[in-house]
Amino acid sequence: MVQSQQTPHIVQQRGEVQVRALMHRFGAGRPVLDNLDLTIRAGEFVALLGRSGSGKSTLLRMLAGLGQPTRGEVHVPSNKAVVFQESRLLPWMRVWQNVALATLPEGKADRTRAERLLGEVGLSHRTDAWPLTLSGGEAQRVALSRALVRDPDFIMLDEPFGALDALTRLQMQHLVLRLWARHACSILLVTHDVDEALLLADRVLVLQEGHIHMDVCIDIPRPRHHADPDFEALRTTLLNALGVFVD
Ligand SMILES: Nc1ncnc2c1ncn2[C@@H]1O[C@H](COP(=O)(O)OP(=O)(O)OP(=O)(O)O)[C@@H](O)[C@H]1O
Repeated sequence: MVQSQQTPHIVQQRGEVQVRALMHRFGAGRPVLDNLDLTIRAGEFVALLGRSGSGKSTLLRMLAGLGQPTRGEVHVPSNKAVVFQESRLLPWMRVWQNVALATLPEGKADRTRAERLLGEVGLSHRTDAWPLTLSGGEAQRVALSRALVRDPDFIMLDEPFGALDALTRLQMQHLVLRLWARHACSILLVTHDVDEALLLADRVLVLQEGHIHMDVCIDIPRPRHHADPDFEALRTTLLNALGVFVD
């Protein structure tokens, strides 16, 4: 989908994300994003790190079509979905209805499909529940089902596990990897957690001063382990890039 002006020279593959010379400023202030280039290949899992206020959510909003860049080109698959830190479920609808609601643009709400997706995230027993009766982890699993229900080519995850306890977070990270392998979509994960980025992603980006300051390919085979020396070395590199100096 083209969200900006003329873009004659970019040929976009299905599932691919391309950002060229993106600039965005709020009001008259300094640009939050400045001359930012980014490509996410089809099926790639990319994690985006950056200090607080570096513009991660702003970039994600531009990719999600929730904001218009001041300047530049943003090309994202039209079939895309976002999962935020909070599940944003509609409390007056049952769990399956929240998921099925996302199928509506294609016609009637598809209960069978919603229930299949809920099964994939281990919530077959909660399909009739009300959102307010769910735990935080369950609510995020519903949000993941809802994101997947239209079989998106590209999913954006904005700190999706930030509000969860450490154990649930770990379970959710494994779940996301399983879903990614099964659905073969591109993923952009915004996170503050260097280890999470290293556990999950094919590539880790560091956003700084408005552009991609570091772009690291993580070629450690999965499943990955924190104690792996390559993992530790990359953690140090990324923490240093984020201004957290480690010996
Ligand atoms: N609607 C807005 N109006 C004005 N300034 C904004 C707006 N949204 C974000 N900003 C500013 O843009 C900068 C980047 O914000 P953004 O939320 O994208 O950062 P972030 O990297 O996601 O931060 P965090 O990790 O703390 O969530 C911040 O200085 C923020 O104050």
